[in-house]
Amino acid sequence: MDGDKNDQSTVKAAVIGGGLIMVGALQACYLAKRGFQVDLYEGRQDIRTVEEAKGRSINLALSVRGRAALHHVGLEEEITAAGIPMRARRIHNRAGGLHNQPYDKDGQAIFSVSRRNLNEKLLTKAESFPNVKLHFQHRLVRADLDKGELQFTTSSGDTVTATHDITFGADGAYSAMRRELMRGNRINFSQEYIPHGYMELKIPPTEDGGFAMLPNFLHIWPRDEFMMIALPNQDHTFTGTLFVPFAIFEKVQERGEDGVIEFFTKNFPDAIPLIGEESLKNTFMSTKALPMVSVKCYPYHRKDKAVLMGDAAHAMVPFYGQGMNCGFEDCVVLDEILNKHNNNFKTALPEFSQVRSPDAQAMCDLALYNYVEMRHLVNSKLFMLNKKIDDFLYWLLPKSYMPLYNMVTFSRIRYSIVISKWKQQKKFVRFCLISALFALPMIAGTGYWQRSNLSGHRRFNFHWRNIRWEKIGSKQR
Ligand SMILES: Cc1cc2nc3c(=O)[nH]c(=O)nc-3n(C[C@H](O)[C@H](O)[C@H](O)COP(=O)(O)OP(=O)(O)OC[C@H]3O[C@@H](n4cnc5c(N)ncnc54)[C@H](O)[C@@H]3O)c2cc1C
Ligand SMILES: Cc1cnn(-c2ccc(OCc3ccccc3)c(C(=O)O)c2)c1-c1ccc(Cl)c(F)c1
Repeated sequence: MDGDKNDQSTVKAAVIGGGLIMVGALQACYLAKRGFQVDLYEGRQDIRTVEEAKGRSINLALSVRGRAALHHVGLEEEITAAGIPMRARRIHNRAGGLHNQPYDKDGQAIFSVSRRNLNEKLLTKAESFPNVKLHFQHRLVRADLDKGELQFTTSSGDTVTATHDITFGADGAYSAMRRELMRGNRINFSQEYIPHGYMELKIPPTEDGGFAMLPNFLHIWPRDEFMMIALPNQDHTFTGTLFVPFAIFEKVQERGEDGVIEFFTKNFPDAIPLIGEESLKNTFMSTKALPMVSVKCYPYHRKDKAVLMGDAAHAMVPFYGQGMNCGFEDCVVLDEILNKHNNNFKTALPEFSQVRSPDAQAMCDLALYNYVEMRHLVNSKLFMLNKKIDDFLYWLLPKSYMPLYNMVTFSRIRYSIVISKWKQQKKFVRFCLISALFALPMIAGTGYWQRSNLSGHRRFNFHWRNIRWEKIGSKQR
């Protein structure tokens, strides 16, 4: 089907999934801007009408890639204004010490945004287009993609069928669209569950209603095989996310409330007063840790009839805070390709699969790499040393060295190029270190020889600059 520029208003597009998060809702906006007739089908209720959206993280880190996608539909300023900028990481060490490090020498920030607020704004934006229709509590159960026939079950248990020229599957990591796409097509698919689970813990405001910790930071508690992070919310709370192997979650829960306190006293002592002992025990004992899965598939499309986006195409573990940013960037990449192909899906969709999958898969791999890497930084000093080396090289060689995290988070360099640049940089750093190791003895030898001829001896002291820790027990966390 050639949706060429002239008759695009007759193109009927279906988007599956646009609730809990927003790749589908955002894609509906992109298609509406192209003039297509868009039907957005979401299995859940309209999040704008329900009190509390269950599951998934309450807030997320929005960075450059996601912001660029939102900018295209005029939502970047509104969303970032409602978010909280996190300009630095704040590392909490086991003894309660704290260490800050800015993310970017130019003060760029990642934004802690409310999942609900983001979703509400995107659904309202999509609804504002006259050529978009939202259908909630429509769960896709079957699809004949060659005919464009989609079958949904509704909240009343009825079956509804709809026919569309093209279907965009943004229905998440456990995608029904991907299942239907794989039926009778040669689609490569892999998924990997990691042994860790995650649990959210709320850090309430202080008694006077302020933030319990400094707000403009991404708070990180790196603890070898455990990790915890906390992102600020507009209501002066923080949403903490605890990452622990399921086996240990279960062991601690088996030990009951005392086991919870023992675990936190040993690993995250400063978090106990922040969360509150009672709330910590209640949440930990009443919450089931949730799984994290990495999903890859290829290709993402079926002829000119269907294409996957977001987690449906490439779910990743959340150790880089890029899943949503990557899904949002899918919308930008597909939009650019549709422009290039003048809305001709027959040629545009294969190019989207070909261009986007190496980048999305690179990000899936980086997120898994981070998951492993962060656990090997057995303590916070090592975590910070790693970052200080990165920052020093970035300061020394700004044109040729950019830390991996900055390339991922503060640039739109294709993820696959980020990996190749990172590998080149690592080789360069290794070369410099080895050269320095060889040169050092010669420099030292020469220096010693010179000094041995100097009147009097000045000791040449070389101090590793100790990582400065704020005084333990300082008021603000
Ligand atoms: C703990 C955690 C922390 C995270 N933190 C970050 C972060 O800081 N930054 C970041 O960028 N990303 C983060 N992510 C990743 C991010 O949540 C996902 O990448 C993002 O939600 C993917 O959006 P999506 O629209 O592709 O899929 P989803 O968010 O899964 O949305 C899919 C939608 O489709 C609907 N649906 C599913 N099946 C059907 C069906 N059969 N019919 C109709 N509708 C259906 C669902 O109800 C849902 O509304 C995090 C993830 C986790 C688990
Ligand atoms: C939600 C979100 C947004 N960004 N990041 C993030 C991720 C990784 C980072 O460094 C990894 C590294 C540090 C040191 C060496 C290698 C890698 C940093 C950083 O540099 O501050 C920030 C996260 C996040 C998500 C989950 C966990 Cl568990 C976590 F800790 C942070």
